[in-house]
Amino acid sequence: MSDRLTIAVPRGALMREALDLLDTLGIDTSEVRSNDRKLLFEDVGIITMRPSDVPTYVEAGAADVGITGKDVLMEQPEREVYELLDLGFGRCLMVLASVAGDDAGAEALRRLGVMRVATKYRRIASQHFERTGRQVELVEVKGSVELAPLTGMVDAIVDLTATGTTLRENGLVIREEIAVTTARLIANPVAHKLKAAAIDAMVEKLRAA
Ligand SMILES: Nc1ncnc2c1ncn2[C@@H]1O[C@H](COP(=O)(O)OP(=O)(O)OP(=O)(O)O)[C@@H](O)[C@H]1O
Ligand SMILES: O=P(O)(O)OC[C@H]1O[C@H](OP(=O)(O)OP(=O)(O)O)[C@H](O)[C@@H]1O
Repeated sequence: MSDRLTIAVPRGALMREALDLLDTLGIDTSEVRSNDRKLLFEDVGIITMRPSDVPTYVEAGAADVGITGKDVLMEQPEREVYELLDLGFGRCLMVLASVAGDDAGAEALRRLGVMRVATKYRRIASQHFERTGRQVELVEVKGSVELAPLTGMVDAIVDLTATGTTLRENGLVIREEIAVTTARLIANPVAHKLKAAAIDAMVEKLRAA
């Protein structure tokens, strides 16, 4: 079996830094950088996709290794992939946030009683409320989660924040910090055995980088 690795690279917020890291391994990422629409780059062993699809391709063995956010891995705990390395970039906080100045609402978040919370991260949110012994009714939205409490649809949101700009621009404040998330290197368990030398070498080089 060839020891050449196929690497799943996330498009979007994590892409540039993921490609910068692959450059340090001597992989030529220039074609990937210059092409927004093409998804498979066979010559350099790179496939690109949404970050939430990376564990799916890696679990299936369509990619040997992949890069995605810790938030994605927390949200998909059933995926059979190995988490090999914290890559350090793409640092975000997963938070519970609600409307600034709403002190009665903030107090309600701490008390018993069912709270309505909008999120893209159903697993992470329900675990957080379970761990802290509170009841929650989750409203699943696909994006721009910050809108939901502004319309009165929910009491709070569980979402990622990086610079804090989106929360601030929408008059929301952090009430609780749930987790710190960064980009991770993951591997297919079978590839991890059959291509051990190549994957170990990659991990060593990335650690050094
Ligand atoms: N400022 C940021 N906001 C949100 N996510 C970020 C940020 N910086 C890094 N990330 C990471 O990037 C990932 C999301 O990237 P992006 O927002 O580009 O994708 P997306 O369109 O939400 O994709 P998907 O639909 O797969 O979740 C998150 O999982 C997180 O790990
Ligand atoms: O703290 P900031 O630097 O402002 O970043 C946080 C924002 O970025 C993410 O949204 P994204 O751009 O991925 O869009 P989405 O809301 O559609 O998920 C996240 O969901 C926040 O909305």
